[in-house]
Amino acid sequence: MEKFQESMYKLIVETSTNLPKDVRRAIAAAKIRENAGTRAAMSLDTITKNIKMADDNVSPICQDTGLPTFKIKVPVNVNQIEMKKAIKKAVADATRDTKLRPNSVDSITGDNSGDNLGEGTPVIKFEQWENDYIDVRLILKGGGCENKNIQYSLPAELEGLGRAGRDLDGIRKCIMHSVYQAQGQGCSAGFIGVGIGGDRTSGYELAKEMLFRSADDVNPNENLRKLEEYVMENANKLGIGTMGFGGETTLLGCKVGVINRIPASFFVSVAYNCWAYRRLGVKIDPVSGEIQEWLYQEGEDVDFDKMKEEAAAALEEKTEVRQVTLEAPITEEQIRELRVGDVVTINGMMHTGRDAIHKYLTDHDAPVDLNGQIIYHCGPVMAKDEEDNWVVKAAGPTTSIREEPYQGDIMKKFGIRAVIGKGGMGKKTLQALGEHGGVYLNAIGGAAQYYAECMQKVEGVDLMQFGIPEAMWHINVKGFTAVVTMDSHGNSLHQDVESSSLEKLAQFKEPVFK
Ligand SMILES: O=C(O)C[C@H](O)C(=O)O
Ligand code: SF4
Repeated sequence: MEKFQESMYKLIVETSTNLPKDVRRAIAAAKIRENAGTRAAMSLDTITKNIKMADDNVSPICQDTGLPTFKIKVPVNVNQIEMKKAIKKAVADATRDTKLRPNSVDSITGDNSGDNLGEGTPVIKFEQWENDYIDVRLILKGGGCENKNIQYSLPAELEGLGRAGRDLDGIRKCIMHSVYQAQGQGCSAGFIGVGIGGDRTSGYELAKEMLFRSADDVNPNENLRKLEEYVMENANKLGIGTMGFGGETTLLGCKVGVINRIPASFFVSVAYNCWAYRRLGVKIDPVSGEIQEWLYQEGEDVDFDKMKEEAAAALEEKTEVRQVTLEAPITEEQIRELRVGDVVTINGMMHTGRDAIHKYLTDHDAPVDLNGQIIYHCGPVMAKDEEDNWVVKAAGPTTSIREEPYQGDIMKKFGIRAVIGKGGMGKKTLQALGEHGGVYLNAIGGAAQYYAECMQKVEGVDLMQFGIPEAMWHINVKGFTAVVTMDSHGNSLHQDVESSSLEKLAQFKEPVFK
């Protein structure tokens, strides 16, 4: 097993930087369904460009490389303790080499371990089997989509759908609801794994297990096959679309599994995964530890470059969006001119700030003058170059709604004019944008390479005690593009999509599976 650690390192790098073929095909199919020139089509264009860049740069597709989770099947005589040690070493090495973001945080103190190792991280699960090779699967599932997992206990009363009973039709309603409640916040279009039955733990385990199925397999269980097909056809009628911008594709895959339950419990557990569906697998030789075969790589590859040219040509024909360029410091007048739907290009300075910073700023001064400035909800992957300067390796937006309790107050307190993030924010922020003269810009979640390329220089960093993802980075950008989805006139695209999708959800109230 001399080569096992090296094999695990390769698996981690490949999983973080190279999206598997089955996932690429699902994204390509979604792209074909969207009409050129729409926000959904433009977002998918950025997504596919980003996938290609990550591959070329051997850098993370998304800056949130998640909670690395390994599922391993081993022949009986293999030493699992040694394997665990090798995996942990490979994880630390991949973190040092910026293929993984340091993501392991002490839950009480907030301290980042810096190498992705810590109590409970990474997750490594073994199972014995009677085959003569080792099967290792890895998933890097980020926090934004993990937060959109949901577990139902049947019978239940569901928004838009009414009663969901303890039967196949009740399960159908739960799955439809799970897609609705995620909106664009888990970086839709997404994939869902569903676990029917079990207890609260084994139900979620099964849901996550389903995410290891190939995106284009067919369920051998007839009832579940029908259910999967039904969900794929109908969830896309909810109109949530890529990043919740509205559009034809909301769901890229649905895989359902079932296990027994005890009489009193009936759980339906749903694991939501963003489009940046980073999961791979390898077959390993149990003597040398070398990779024998890569999994999820069968079938045709997708030429995103060719698709991009076609999309660009179609876009030239119909550019109806208003384009505005902004550079901080921004005035209130400039903000009041912006409307939902405008595409904003940013040059100059922006400052990152996510959970720790927002909490900190409520009762501390800002380390730099934020008047007229732009805050970017982002936890980047950073590296030092040979001259000891920081460089941005991956820097897509994080889910903004987590800052909802703080955002409006902080904008007013410091005079911040624009915040960039993803998934939108709520009523409190919308009201503050109106009162203060502020705007919310939605960037494309997961497009970490695409945005990192706009980041020309890291001018400085403050509050490093919160760790790399949570620190406040001061970055000079060029050509950073995002869409106005909440403006200072009370308009919110997120609110609109949420209410229209709820209306559409109600169309699925009547029983389908009797
Ligand atoms: O932590 C991040 O950078 C992003 C997170 O995965 C999210 O989707 O909000
Ligand atoms: S930012 Fe989006 S794409 Fe990245 S891990 Fe979070 S949910 Fe996934």
